Amino acid sequence: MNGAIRGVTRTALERGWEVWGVENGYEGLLEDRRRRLDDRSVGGILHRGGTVLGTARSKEFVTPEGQRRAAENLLGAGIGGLVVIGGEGSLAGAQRLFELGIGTIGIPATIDNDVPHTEMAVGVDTALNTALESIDRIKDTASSHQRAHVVEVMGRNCGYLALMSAIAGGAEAVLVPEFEPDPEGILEALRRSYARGKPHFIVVAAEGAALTAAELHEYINRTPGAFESRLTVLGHVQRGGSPLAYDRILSGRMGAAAVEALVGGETGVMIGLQGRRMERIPLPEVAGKIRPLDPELYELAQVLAGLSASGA
Ligand SMILES: Nc1ncnc2c1ncn2[C@@H]1O[C@H](COP(=O)(O)OP(=O)(O)O)[C@@H](O)[C@H]1O
Ligand SMILES: O=P(O)(O)OC[C@H]1O[C@](O)(COP(=O)(O)O)[C@@H](O)[C@@H]1O
Ligand SMILES: [Mg+2]
Repeated sequence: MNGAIRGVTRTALERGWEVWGVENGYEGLLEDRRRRLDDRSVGGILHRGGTVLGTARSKEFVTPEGQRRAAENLLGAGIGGLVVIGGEGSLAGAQRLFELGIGTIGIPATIDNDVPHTEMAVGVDTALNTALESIDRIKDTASSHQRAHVVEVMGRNCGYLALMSAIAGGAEAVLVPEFEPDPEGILEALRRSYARGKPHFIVVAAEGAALTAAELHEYINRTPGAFESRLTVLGHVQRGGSPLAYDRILSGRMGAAAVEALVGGETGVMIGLQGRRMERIPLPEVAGKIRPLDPELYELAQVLAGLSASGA
């Protein structure tokens, strides 16, 4: 997100605008906590994870009264445009503020990559690579010990990180909240894997999968004559660390595109990456909306695991 803050700030300063950074997301709008950003205040932040402005999940902002107060604070301070960086919840808030007369632009940022109308959100690529690096490391020890490993990645409601890290990490199975789990099918694949002399069995499970990583891990350990299982929960390591090149470039481009939309007077939109272009998507099309997981990629993950009965 720091790349987006920097992109917005530098582009707006170049346009001769005054820039303020709101601290702690919508909490900061309610408390009117802002700091003036100049060219140097966004120096040295591009390679840093998280956000230098802070963030929060604000219950108060979700109420109409909270939204009204946030809008009044902005209008009272003479602020003419607002860039909101966040996921579907943040974008829903951005739409409410737009309805209250604030010229608002959204930038999609969430490791879940579940915002519609943008191929990628800020933070996804870095989080995915962090999960992948851990899965690769776990695979090394799994192969050496001839074990099963169940690895839980983030995604309370969304299986994107699990599915993509499973495909990229060559996992034998994947569990996501969007599709019904098939524990018997996984055990069948585990036995087949063991019988064929595979040295490991890796399962990637999203945090919000109906069959949890811990449950599957215990289930495997109760299965006689196959791999023994170990469980790893990756957790919030996936939401920090130095952003990779893709995220730095994406966030800078989106930050600049957000300011260009503001300059052109086109507000109430989110910047979305479509192909090579930054498009402007009306906020109602993305606010509080979720992009479903691609079932073809889910199928692909199973095929690439090479463990179907006919794939021997
Ligand atoms: N439907 C909504 N209307 C207005 N504000 C919302 C709504 N949903 C979430 N928000 C605000 O946006 C914040 C961020 O949303 P959240 O879903 O937690 O993260 P993200 O935007 O990254 O998905 C919430 O803490 C809340 O203050
Ligand atoms: O850190 P918290 O508030 O427990 O939230 C964890 C959840 O946030 C996510 O990282 C998504 O975060 P955002 O909604 O901020 O994009 C999910 O993958 C995860 O389930
Ligand atoms: Mg979200």
